[in-house]
Formats: sequence, C-alpha cells, structure tokens
Amino acid sequence: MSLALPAQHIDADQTTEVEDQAYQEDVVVTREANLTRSHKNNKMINQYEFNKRLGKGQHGDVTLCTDAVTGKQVAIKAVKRKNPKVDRMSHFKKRPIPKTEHTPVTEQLGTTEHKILKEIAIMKKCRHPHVVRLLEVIDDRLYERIYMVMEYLGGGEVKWRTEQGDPIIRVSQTRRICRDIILGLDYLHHQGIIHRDIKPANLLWSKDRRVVKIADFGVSHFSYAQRLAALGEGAISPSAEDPILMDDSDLSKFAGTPMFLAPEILAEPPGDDAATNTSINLEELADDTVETVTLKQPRITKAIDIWAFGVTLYALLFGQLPFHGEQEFAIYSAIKECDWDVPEKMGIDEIEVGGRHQDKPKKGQETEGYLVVDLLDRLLQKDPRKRITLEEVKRHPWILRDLADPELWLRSTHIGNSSLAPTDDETSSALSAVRFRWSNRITRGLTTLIRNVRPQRSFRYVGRQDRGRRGERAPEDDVGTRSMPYVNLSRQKSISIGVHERDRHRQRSSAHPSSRPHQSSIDLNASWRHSSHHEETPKASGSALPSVSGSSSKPRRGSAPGHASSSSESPRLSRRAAPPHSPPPISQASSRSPQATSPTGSFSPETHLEDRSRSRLSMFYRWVTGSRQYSSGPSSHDTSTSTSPFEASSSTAMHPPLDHRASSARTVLARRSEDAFNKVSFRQSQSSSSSGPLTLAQRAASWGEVGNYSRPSEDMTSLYSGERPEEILDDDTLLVGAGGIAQSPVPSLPVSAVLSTVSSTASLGSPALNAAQALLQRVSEANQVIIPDASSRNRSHATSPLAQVGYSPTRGPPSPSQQPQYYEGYDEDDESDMSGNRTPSELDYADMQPSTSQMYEEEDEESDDEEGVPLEVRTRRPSVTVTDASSSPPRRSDCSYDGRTRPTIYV
Ligand SMILES: Nc1ncnc2c1ncn2[C@@H]1O[C@H](COP(=O)(O)OP(=O)(O)OP(=O)(O)O)[C@@H](O)[C@H]1O
Repeated sequence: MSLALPAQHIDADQTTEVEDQAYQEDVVVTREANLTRSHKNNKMINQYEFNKRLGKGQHGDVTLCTDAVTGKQVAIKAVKRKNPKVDRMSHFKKRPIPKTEHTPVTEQLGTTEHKILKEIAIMKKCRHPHVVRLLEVIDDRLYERIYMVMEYLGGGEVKWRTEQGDPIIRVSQTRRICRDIILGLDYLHHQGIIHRDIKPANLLWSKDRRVVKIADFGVSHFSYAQRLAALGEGAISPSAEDPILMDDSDLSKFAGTPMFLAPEILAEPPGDDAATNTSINLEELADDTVETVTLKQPRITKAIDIWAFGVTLYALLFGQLPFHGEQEFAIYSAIKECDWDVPEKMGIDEIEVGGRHQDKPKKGQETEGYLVVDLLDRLLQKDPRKRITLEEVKRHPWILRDLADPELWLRSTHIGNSSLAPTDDETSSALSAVRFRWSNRITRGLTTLIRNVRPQRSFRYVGRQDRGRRGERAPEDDVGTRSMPYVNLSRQKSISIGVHERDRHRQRSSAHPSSRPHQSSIDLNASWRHSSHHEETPKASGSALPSVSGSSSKPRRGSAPGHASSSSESPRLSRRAAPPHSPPPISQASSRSPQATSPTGSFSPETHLEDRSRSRLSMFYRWVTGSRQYSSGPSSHDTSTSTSPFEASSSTAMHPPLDHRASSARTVLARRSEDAFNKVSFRQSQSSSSSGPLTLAQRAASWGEVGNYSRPSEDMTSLYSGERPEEILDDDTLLVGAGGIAQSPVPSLPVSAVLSTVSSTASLGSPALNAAQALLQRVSEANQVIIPDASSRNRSHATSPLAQVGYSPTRGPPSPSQQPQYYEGYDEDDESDMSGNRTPSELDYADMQPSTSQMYEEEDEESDDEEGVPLEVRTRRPSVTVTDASSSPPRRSDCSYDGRTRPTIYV
C-alpha cells in the first residue's frame, strides 16, 4: 500500500509578508453579535457566514465560516458562556470518566465560563505559525454566547493510523510534523503556557498540508512561574511567597487525555498538607533558574507536554499507542509502571526499527530506528526531571536528520535570545465579566457583596483595550490567565486571597520593582518566521491524503477509528516492567543556552497605583461637578493597527491625550466585526441603513426595545464608567452581577440596586457615599416620570427592564434589520443545520415573534430548573426593575423598591 501525504515543505521565501502581517495583528474583541441570514439563507454572525460544521467540542460546535468582507474562511467555535448543569455536575464528579481513552478528562478546572475565558486568554497570547491563531472574539452578552473566530485549518486533524491499526504516514513526514510541534510547543512554553492535551487529534493540518499547528487550548494552563523562569536570569526570581506562583495550583488538577497523560499527573494527589509542603525545584520550570521554593502544587510542569509529544510521536510512527489497558485504571498503571516496546517496522514506508534496546552503534552509523528509539526513550522518561527538554529535542539527530542546514534551522528557530519587548499579551485578557471603576474600596465592597451572592461574577476581567484607554498597565488585573487567586471557581476557601493577597503583593511590588510580574515578554515574532523553512526538499511527494475508511467518522475527537476504547495489548508488543533507565546523553544534544535578558519597559507600579486611584476619584469629581471631559468622543487618530496598545500607554500612564487615543483604538478595534457586518448588510440589502457602529437606538433594537426609545442620560453611564465615547454605548462599564444595568436608560435604572449599592458603600467614606447618594437622587427623580402601564406590568412579571420601554410586540415576520435576534432560535444546540435551512418549528418560532417578555419568560422557566445555581436565574441580563407596591410579589432574584421602604434585594 502506498499511502503518502503531500510533503510538508516550505521555503523560507514562501512566508509572505501578508502572513507576517496576520501574525502581528491583535485579536479583536467585538461586543455585538448581529444575527442575520445571508442571501443563501445561511446563518450569519456579523460578517461571518456559517457554512458547515467542522466538529463538536465539549463546549460547543466548530463551524467553517466565510468572512463576507475578506472572503476568507475561518473556523468559529461557538460556546455558551455558562452551562450551569455541567458546572453543577462537576461538583459531584470526582473525576469525569472519559468515554474512551482519547476523550479528554478534566477535574474541577472551574466553571464553564472560566474554562472558556481561560482558553481565550491563552489563545490571545499566541501568535505563532504552529499554533492555531485566534482572530476575533465575539462576545454576545444577550445570549451569553462567545464566538471564537479562529484561522481555519483546512487539512483537518493529523491522522495516525488506519482502521487496522497500521501507521498512515511516512517516517519523514512524521519528522516534519514533529518539527512543527516542537516549535509550537517551544513557543508556548516560553509564553508560560502548558498545553496539557497534546495528541494527534489536536494537531491540525493547513489546507495545503504543509504546516501542522497546535490547536485546542481547552485545558491549557498559563504559569507565571514558568513564564518568568523562561525569561532567563535577568528576569524575576520568584520567592516562596510570591502569589504569582499560586497560579500553578491549577496544574494539580487532573486534565488531559488518558493515553497521553504523563505519569506525574497520575501520581496520587498529595493531601492538603503534602501539597502545601511540596518543595519543587524551579529547574523543572526552566533550566536556568535553580531556586528551590515551596509551592502549593505537585511536580507538574511543562514536561507533561513533552511526554504527550512522545506518545504522539510513537502513535504517528507505529499506528498504535505505547501504553494500553483494558480499563482506565489499567492504562494509568501501565503509564506509571510499565515500559513500552516497539514494533519491528515503523511508518507506512516500513522502516526497520531494530528493537527496543539496541547496542549503541559507532558515531555516524546510527540507524533511523536506533535514533527513533533513543528519542522515544528520552521523551517517555517517567521521571520528569530526567525527561528530555524541548531544546534537547530540537537538537536530537533524528529531528535534524533530513535538514539541509541543521545549524541554520536551530539558529533561526531559537527563541531564547529574542528581545524581551513587552507585548500586549502580557496584560491582555479575554473578555470583561465584571467591570467597575470606582475606588478600590467601593469596588472591594461590591465585589464582596457580589461574591457572596454569585460566585461566578467575581471573575474579574479587565480588557486590554480598556486598560489602554485608562492609560494603565495593571499587572494585577491580568486575572484572565490566572487560575486561582482571583477567580472563585468552586466556592473554595482559597478565593479569599483575591483582594488582600493581591493588594499586599502590589505593595511589595512597589517596594521591590524586581519582583514585578508582567513586565516583559518575549517578542518571538522574529524567531519563528523561518521556523519550518529549512528543510531539505522532500523525497517523493505524495499526491493526496490517503482516504482511510472510517477515519472521518470516529465517535469522538481523538478516538481512533475502529479502535475499541479498551483496546487490548498489541500482539506485536511484549510488555515488561520498566527497568530503571537513565540513558546516556546524546552527543549531539548540546547545552541549552537561553540568553539572560533583562525585562524592559517603563511601567512604574507607584505611578500606576497613584494614577489608578486618582482616575477613579476624579471620575466622581467629574460627575459631581458636571465635567464631561471623558465624553468628548474618540479622536480620529487611528491606532487600530498598533500591535500593542501599550505602546500608547506604557510610557505616560494616564496622560489624557493618550487616554483618548487608546479609547479610540479600542473603539475601532472592538467594532471591527460590527463595521464589517454593517458593510455586508449594506451590500446585501440596500435598504439597510446601518453603516457605522451601533447607535444606542440600534442597540436598543437589538435588545427588543423598538420604538419610543429615548436616550435620556449619558451621564449615568459616565458615572459608572468614568468615560464613554459619544456615539457608542459603552457596554463594558458596569456589569455588576445584575447583567449590565448601566446599559439601560435611566427610566429602567434599578433604583433598588442603586440603593443597595449606596447602603453597601455607606461604610466606605463620604466621597463615595455622597456620589452614590447623588446618583440615587438622580435616579429617583428620573423614575418619578415613569408610569408603567398595566399591560407592561402584566407582561413582564417585573423581571425585565425592557418591559418598561414601550415596544410593539410585532406579529409576523420581522425584517432582519429590525429584530435580528428574534429571527431564529439562536441556540447552538439547535443548529443542526448550519446551512440555514430552518425546520418548520423554527419557522413557526420566527413567525410567532415572541415578545421580549415572553422570550424572557421562556428563558426564565428554563432558568428555574437551575435551582442549584440560584444566581444564574436573573443576573445574566438586566433583571431589575421598578415596580409599584401593588404589583405581583417580587420573585426570587428581583430587586424591588416601593419608593418608601428600604430597598430589598431578593436573591
Ligand atoms: N481552527 C480550526 N480549523 C479547522 N478545524 C478546527 C479548528 N478548530 C477546531 N477544529 C475542529 O473542530 C472540532 C472540534 O474542535 P474543538 O477544539 O472544539 O474540539 P475538542 O477538542 O473536542 O473541544 P473541547 O476540548 O473543548 O472539548 C475538531 O474536530 C477540530 O478538528
């Protein structure tokens, strides 16, 4: 059988400037999702037309889409922000049992939302030709969906065996895939990212099958300790008490795919005491840091990716896996205790291996089989401290075997000596969940209040652009990639470290600039550009991907076709207990030499702190005095092409002009998808009038508020946010648990929420209290003019502020421009037909045109199932309203205020 993949061969020259440019671009965060239909009647989100489903992940589908503006294909992963049922179940499950040994398992890695945000945060950090690129994130807050727009890898997953369990690719092709993985992994590790789920199913071919990229960061982990250690000697030397190391506590969680799990993950988790006292050598994290510290974590490091890479290499070469077992337990004990063996032949070209243990040949006479086994031996070292490092893997003779100029390849792909220019990744975050910009004390008070009420909302994210707008670099705000200190995952005690530890650390940082986290990062762009371009011209290049029957219909991603989940041991292998093995060093494996480089950047913690509090206090002052400095709208200066917003903000924090510039940049960036959508809408329908960013009225329409919409107060938003452009409602301003009350016009402002805010901040000092009381006064005045009509009361059950806004419950099919969100079910679970052919029931639904209240009622009923997570019920959208005393009794999560008595929050 002559199966051969097209050779993966790229010339250095083939890396075009366009591609380089693509990797320089920022990930765009778009906060509007306009749902329409294309002229082919396919579903569209903004400018992206959905074509066909590529696959289904744990949290949602991945769909092939076309960018109607550029015509490019992208892959969009649509996920729900929250999945209370899954989250609730995860509390009860000690360890989710996977369906097959290829199904990833996770253990208490946080809520669905946390996992998604973490995946996004990690992907946002990655710009590398061997890592799948995240292009845009569309945050649809109305339906609590997140759309991750990624580059499309048209070649699909790397297949590794036929139905019969034979290898499917040639050895030389395996080597090229390995080189790509090594470079991608090397980059990730230098970024502080441990992938944790390396396996063939997470390696995607480009459409031309020249490049393999690492995908799926669903269980990946970001480690500050690793990142700092990777920066070299000039970087920070983490101390034992440094809270940044707390991040690595997440590593102790059980995550990955069973057959690819490293032995150290499978070791018995230490008890609390043991975990606390576990002493690890940071040499495990980076080779040039040797400080021994005490950490709350088991010995799990980036070495787990190297192990998984070893299993992947084995799979690609032999079409089978090195460790087997009838059951999960047997697999795990094999991984921990058994040695592996090798078949006689490897690759589809059936190259002789020569056995598991071979005599060492003379130098220069090593066979391919000998070198492969030697490399596998080092990769599959059960002791992570003895396991080969990536730098050594890169220099292994089997990896370099067919390169025309190995030294050139090594030099051009070395990332240790890259400059340490700060990147936006250092301080980027995924999406905003809670945004509040009053003084620290008020924020803390509210955070505590909200945390008690709803743990999920305590996840605090501050967008990069917003930070840029404030002119700040806020290291401590980068909680997007942190796992424990700031995120209440499962109501654990450890969350209490969130505020106090952080503040303490901030003070320490001020006192000791050397211990500042987040200051620098590696600009790796230069080093990887030629990463895979120095290969020799391959030998016979295959023509097409072999068609392997059954390979496309596996039950679960990663599952081997035709391979039973509890596969028995291969007849070609014998198994014996693993001998204590300490292989001699390979002569060619040269020393690693990461260059010590000092972090750069002009960020000053003192300035930062001072400016931060000043901005918050001055915000109150501006509001009280009626100053509108922040409302002057974005400047026309276009910084959207800046690769790093901090270029504008790092040097002169909080300088007003830069504030505006950053604000402008954010506006432009955040609206790119909308603008594109509007362009498409214009093209598709000349009647479409939208040609720019959504106005407040348009936004209201998207919420169902059609007609009689007024724009009564921008000041209120200004009060919350401290700044907002003129034209665009800043939807990032205040989402304190109640789902965005600042987005509502004044008449629907939740008085009781404000009152409760006042009462909760009463102890925080007079400026805050005065401002809050002034707000209350203003809101009370505004609400006096509101006379809710009976129909709206009846309709709303007083749960939706939208009920107070006059709108026509139109019957009959609406135009997409009127109410795009109603136009279809908008539920990924229902999106069985991505081409847009709606089922009769969907048509019925669209034709029925439920009112906003009805829609909410339906969703409320849905929410009522979720009693175990009470705060899921109301807080995901504006759910507070003003009712009169005679209206129906308040429901569980309503806020009501009768104008006389004290406000009460029902939760
Ligand atoms: N950028 C992409 N280009 C092409 N196909 C993709 C892309 N990203 C994912 N896919 C495909 O979509 C399918 C689902 O991807 P996803 O990452 O969600 O799967 P998963 O690993 O099972 O997810 P999860 O780990 O969240 O459960 C996979 O089969 C994958 O091959």
